[in-house]
Amino acid sequence: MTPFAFQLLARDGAARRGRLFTAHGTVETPAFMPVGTQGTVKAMFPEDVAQTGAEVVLGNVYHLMLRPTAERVARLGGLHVFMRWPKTILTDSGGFQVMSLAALRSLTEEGVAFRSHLDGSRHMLTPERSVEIQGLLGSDIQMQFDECVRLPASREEIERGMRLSLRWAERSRRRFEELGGPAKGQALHGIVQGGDDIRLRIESAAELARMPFEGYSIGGLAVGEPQAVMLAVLDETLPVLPQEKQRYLMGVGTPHDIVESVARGIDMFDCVMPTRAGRHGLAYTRFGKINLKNAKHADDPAPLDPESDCPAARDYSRAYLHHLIKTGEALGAMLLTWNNISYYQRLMRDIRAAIDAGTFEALRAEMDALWAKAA
Ligand SMILES: CNc1nc2c(CC[C@H]3O[C@@H](OC)[C@H](OC)[C@@H]3O)c3nc(N)[nH]c(=O)c3cc2[nH]1
Repeated sequence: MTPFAFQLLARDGAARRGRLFTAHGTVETPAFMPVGTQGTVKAMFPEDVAQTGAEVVLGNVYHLMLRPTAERVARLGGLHVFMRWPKTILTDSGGFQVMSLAALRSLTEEGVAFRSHLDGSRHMLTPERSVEIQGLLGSDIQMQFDECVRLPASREEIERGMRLSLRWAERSRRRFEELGGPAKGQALHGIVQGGDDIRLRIESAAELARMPFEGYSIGGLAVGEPQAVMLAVLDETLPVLPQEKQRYLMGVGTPHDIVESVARGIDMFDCVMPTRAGRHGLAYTRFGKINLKNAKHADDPAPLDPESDCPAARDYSRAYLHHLIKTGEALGAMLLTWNNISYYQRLMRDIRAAIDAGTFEALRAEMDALWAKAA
């Protein structure tokens, strides 16, 4: 089995160009990872997701443990086989969903006991169980079980959650190694917490940096805080993490968030924005965001972007897309999701090329002009 590895290939300021090596192929970074929470990137065929240039998709412990259960996915050959995605899969540990979706939760040192939001059945997630589930799914890049404290929160609450997550990091790591994750070429990330408290953020990152994680995620952000707060946390946290390991900013973000975070040293992103917005008629393009619900598109024969290499952007008129969205036709969600994922992958390709060419600051200025106000 090829071991997991991350290679730092080039830098342009604090922006990094890298490459991940996993058991299911390589991943060029900075990378955007489409969200496939329940074993599907909603409204897209896996072949089309791959055609956009995406090399990693996300799965989620919370959803998949409830339906169809991790044991059933394992019996059917694991998540790669189940969803017909041959490339890399990153799974989230459930630490976020269990606090936002589950009913009747009780959080203790052991873990989180909760009732399913679907049928009220009782479940328990612990660091050990979350890592076992990610192993059953066959995930290439796994997340520790953590607690994401919602902002705004008191310093006591933020500190409690951050220290609990550090203890859960150790237990997640121990279980990952007992299950032979490293020998299977799998990676486990420690997740930095600490809310918007810089001292706690630095302490969390420093403690995790002492543990043998293959990579690190920045959690507890993109939970409603202003972009300036998120970026300030990155400014203080990223220098504390090992340079030679990949950094994943969870749940981020808009094109502007992504460029500003790459500028500070983030390598990987995930966000429901392009897929969710697509289902609601919003198209991301090189010209900005276009709302296809707007009647002004009703007679427009032009496609979203005639120069795009994505059929959804190049071959269908805005009039037709407007019609599909207005009538609630499934094809509307499919085409706009395909367009949006393609746009995000095109943005990541441009970012990687700019870092390679040493022209990242010029791209950053261009994206700032286009996206800063359209947050
Ligand atoms: C959006 N902002 C945001 N997302 C976040 C997620 C992923 C949500 C997970 O939910 C699904 O998307 C809705 C995805 O699951 C495939 C994602 O991994 C987080 N996950 C963990 N474990 N810890 C965090 O501190 C955390 C913070 C977040 N902030």
